Amino acid sequence: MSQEQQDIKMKVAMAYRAMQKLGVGKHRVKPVLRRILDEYDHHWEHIEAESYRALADAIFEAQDSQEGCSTDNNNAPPVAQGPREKRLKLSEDAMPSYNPRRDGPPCQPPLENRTPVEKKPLFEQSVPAATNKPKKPVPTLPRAPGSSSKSRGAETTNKSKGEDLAVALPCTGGRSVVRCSGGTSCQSKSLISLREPKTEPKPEQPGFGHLAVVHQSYVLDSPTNSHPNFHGSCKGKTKGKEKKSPKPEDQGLSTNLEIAATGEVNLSFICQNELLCDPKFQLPSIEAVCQDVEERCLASCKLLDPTFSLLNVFKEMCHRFSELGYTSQQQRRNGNINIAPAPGAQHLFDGLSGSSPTPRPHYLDDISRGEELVQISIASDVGSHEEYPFQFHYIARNIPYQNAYISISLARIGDDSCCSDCYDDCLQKPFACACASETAGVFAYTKEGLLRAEFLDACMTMLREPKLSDNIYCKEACPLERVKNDKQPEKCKGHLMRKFIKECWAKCGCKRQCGNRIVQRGITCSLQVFKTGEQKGWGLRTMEDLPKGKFVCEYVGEILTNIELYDRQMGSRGNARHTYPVLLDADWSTEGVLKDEEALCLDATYYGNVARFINHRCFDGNLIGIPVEIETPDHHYYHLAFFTTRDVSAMEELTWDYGIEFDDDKHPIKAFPCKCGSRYCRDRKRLTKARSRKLL
Ligand SMILES: C[S@@+](CC[C@H](N)C(=O)[O-])C[C@H]1O[C@@H](n2cnc3c(N)ncnc32)[C@H](O)[C@@H]1O
Repeated sequence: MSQEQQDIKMKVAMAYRAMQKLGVGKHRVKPVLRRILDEYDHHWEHIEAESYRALADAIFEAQDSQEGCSTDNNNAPPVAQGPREKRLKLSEDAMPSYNPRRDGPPCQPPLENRTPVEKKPLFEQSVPAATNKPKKPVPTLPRAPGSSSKSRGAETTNKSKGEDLAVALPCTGGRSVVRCSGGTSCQSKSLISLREPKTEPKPEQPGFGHLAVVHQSYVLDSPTNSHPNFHGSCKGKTKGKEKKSPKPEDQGLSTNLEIAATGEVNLSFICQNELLCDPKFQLPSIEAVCQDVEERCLASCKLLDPTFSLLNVFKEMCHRFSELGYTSQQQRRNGNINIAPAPGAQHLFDGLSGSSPTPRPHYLDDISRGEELVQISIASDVGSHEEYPFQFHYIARNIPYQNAYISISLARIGDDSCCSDCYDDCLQKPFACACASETAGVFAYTKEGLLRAEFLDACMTMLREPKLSDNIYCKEACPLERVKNDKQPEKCKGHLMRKFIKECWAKCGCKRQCGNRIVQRGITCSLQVFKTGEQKGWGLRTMEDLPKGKFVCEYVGEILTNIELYDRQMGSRGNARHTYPVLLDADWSTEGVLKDEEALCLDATYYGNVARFINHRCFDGNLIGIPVEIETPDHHYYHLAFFTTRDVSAMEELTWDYGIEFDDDKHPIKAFPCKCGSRYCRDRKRLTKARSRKLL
């Protein structure tokens, strides 16, 4: 045997040994080694470089193509687990291999001519570096459909079968692939490194598998080219097919991302610019990006916008990706980030933004998720492509958002505001107790649990046919006007005086079943959310006949100061559908001069109960909202309870008059074109338009 032959034998043996350490048997190394020796024209130095990185890559790629890009580890050969885990290790401390056939011409000098400075960032993609970090709590916030359960699952468990995190970065003439694969070995906590177990395929609700960040500098002429995680182009620098950016303005320095998908589990990010080729750009690890996004969410999202979508999370991740790359230089690229689903991947985004159809959620039987005594269902006759109204968080009781001042204390409830001497049921007593004082010594409720007809009629008359004297005016600057112009507030336009119900409460001696505790006991009738089909969106209907004066539900939402509401309205995105907030102004003038933190309202847009689905009807709605005092005699905070204004039949839509002045253009809350159908509809603009259309 010649010296040369002996040398080669030794090299082959060392290659086998190196691969054996990675758990790859000789029989798998042999054919691949043969092939790449040919590819490298028997230049062993390329094969031996970086602890046989090129060989290992080629073996794993061959394995990948054998597996047909399957991420299902059940289908993988038994030996696959070892090498996959080891591959991660390899990626941490190996340099990228440069394969001229596979990678095409370099956009920078070939590996051997490059300085270590150029290469180093590529190997800072060490996924496991973050594996020991304590797990951060993930906000349980209203989410876009399809993202919620999956996101939560992935955030809280890293042991889900086959959870993968892959970062593939072809750049500077080489390609670095860092993968964290094989399920249990991966402890990465990525918002989007998600996958549903293959045992439960749900094509209409696709899960998310690999997260791959691929620099789109090359179209790789390798078998992996067929994999969505590995495609891209570098204009004029590759032999490969050039891939056009979606928009001309997004070319150049901007970061364009494209999310592609195949099969049911893969998502890829493809950076289309030269970011990664910039030596100033220090590639952040995907773990760092994920953690940064998570921290930002946690820091900013005391309350998460229900229009929150995974797509936006992706966008944010891309921003963070480019920004973290410049942390040392505090530099940042100009340009927009564009995320576009690749052809065939649109289905992955369905339901992730407000406009797309959403998958059917689990709680159709009860949107209150058990918060109410009764179940509140969503009509099952809704088509599968309909958007479900679940982008809010169901709460059964009002909760202050931030600055609202509500003082609830036993000391505040005076003897004249409770009936501590009562017992059992106040309505059964021959004489009304102190708790009837608000309603002129007669309880507002009947023994049958309905609103007393006289009281109800008086409330309705005040609302429907208000006299001038029913309006009360703030003595000093009206909180509403102060919000609009604090320096020179206009004169108070008046607030309709409202009759209050006062219920017994904690300081009273009666029992919880006392007849003067209706609203606080919550919803008792059978209600359903349904699609109105009258351009009003969703609505609420009763599933049972309701007598006049029956308590239906309370308007529950976040308690906001008017300033908070105003800020929220101003800051809200145009496409966000807002529920109509309720001003708690029933007693503003008698309350004296209200501080800003005492001028309150309820907003059920993000947090609310079933009342957020009740549509408006001018004048003759079958519900009326009546202020109810329960925990505090301070009338700047109270409950707004809905009672039927007449007998209502099962399946009838429930409506109430929001009190909107449709021609008040200055009102901070913009009115919608009313489709209430009432003959007393106040939306004159729309009616006039409709009439003129008819005349044409
Ligand atoms: C409290 S929400 C009611 C539930 C809402 N329809 C939904 O789909 O979520 C109020 C919003 O519903 C719509 N809406 C309510 N009453 C309406 C009416 N009479 N005509 C047109 N749109 C109405 C408006 O978009 C309004 O901002």
